[in-house]
Amino acid sequence: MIGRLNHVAIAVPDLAAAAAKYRDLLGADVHHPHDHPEHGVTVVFVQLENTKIELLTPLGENSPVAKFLENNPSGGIHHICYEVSDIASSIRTLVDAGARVLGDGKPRIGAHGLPVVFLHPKDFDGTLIELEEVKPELQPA
Ligand SMILES: CC[C@@H](C(=O)O)C(=O)SCCNC(=O)CCNC(=O)[C@H](O)C(C)(C)COP(=O)(O)OP(=O)(O)OC[C@H]1O[C@@H](n2cnc3c(N)ncnc32)[C@H](O)[C@@H]1OP(=O)(O)O
Ligand SMILES: [Co+2]
Repeated sequence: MIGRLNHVAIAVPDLAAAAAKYRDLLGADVHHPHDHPEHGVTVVFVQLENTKIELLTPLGENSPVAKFLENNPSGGIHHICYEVSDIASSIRTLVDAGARVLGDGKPRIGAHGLPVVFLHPKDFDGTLIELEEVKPELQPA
């Protein structure tokens, strides 16, 4: 079912400071911040050769990342995003197997303008998983 690793997300208490470390200390290609109020986060993507790092900080009230940072004040790995080619089929398989698809169980539009869902970390060995639908014809070679 799963394809490429799309991104590893890291929750951070200070987005500008985290972005500066990736840019100035690690020499990475760091994108501009983008607000995603529908997800309760502000995001900076760090482009690596083979994948991306998504630096996340809370935006607005009831952000899932705010709760994570309350429990992990220094920040830390928040989720891992895998690509799937047919998210509806992936959801059916997971729900039939008893896995919890978070929210209302339906895909929402994620940071790349593509459908995403999240799977409960307690069903995946303590790791919050995001699935993003990427059609094979859109994948870079
Ligand atoms: C920018 C858009 C998008 C993209 O396209 O890339 C994004 O990435 S948005 C990212 C933010 N969105 C989300 O995280 C949505 C999905 N998350 C949730 O629905 C919730 O955060 C959650 C995972 C259901 C947790 O919420 P809640 O149950 O209210 O939190 P608790 O603090 O009570 O945690 C319960 C339990 O789960 C453990 N936990 C919580 N978060 C994580 C995590 N990120 N990774 C691993 N484990 C996590 C937490 O420690 C608790 O465990 P126990 O203490 O053992 O009970
Ligand atoms: Co993400």
